[in-house]
Amino acid sequence: MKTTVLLNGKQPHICLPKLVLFYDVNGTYGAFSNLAPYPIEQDGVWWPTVEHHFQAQKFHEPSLRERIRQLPFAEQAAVMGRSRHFLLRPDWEDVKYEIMRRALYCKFTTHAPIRELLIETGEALIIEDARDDYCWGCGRDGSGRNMLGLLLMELRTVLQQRER
Ligand SMILES: Nc1nc(O)c(N)c(N[C@@H]2O[C@H](COP(=O)(O)O)[C@@H](O)[C@H]2O)n1
Repeated sequence: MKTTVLLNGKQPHICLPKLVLFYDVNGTYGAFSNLAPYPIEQDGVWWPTVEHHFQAQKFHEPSLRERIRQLPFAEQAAVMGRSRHFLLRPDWEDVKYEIMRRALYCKFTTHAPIRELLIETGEALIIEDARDDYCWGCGRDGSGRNMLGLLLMELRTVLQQRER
């Protein structure tokens, strides 16, 4: 049997947080993707995207990092960074979240329009809708850790407090 609960004869009003989903760089919030073309400067060097920088940091070998930095497309950087032809730095799992945090800070403090876009999401839940990524994204079934979304929301709080 279907039951409808009425409060004072009205439908109950439930406040749900706004949801901001992103994945495709051409979508409304595509700028939040690490593949979006917003260059960052890290340690005195410019990187075409956060993805280029993040993928290159998987390796200690400077020439390999530079090869990744020079790749024309972020997707190519991701393929190379994920390749197991190259030796992954042994501490990668320990350092990767801090590397991402720093890179995101740089991205959103360097580019004012996307900083405002992030701030204007207010208190929305931000989710990287990456079906194959259960670490940075929400995964196919929503059970992913959504670490990129969490770091973006953490950064948003910092930026919002700074603007007050
Ligand atoms: N656009 C896009 N496609 C995918 O297949 C993805 N997994 C992601 N997520 C991004 O991938 C980066 C991390 O990947 P690895 O840790 O090297 O597997 C990170 O930028 C995620 O946001 N995005």
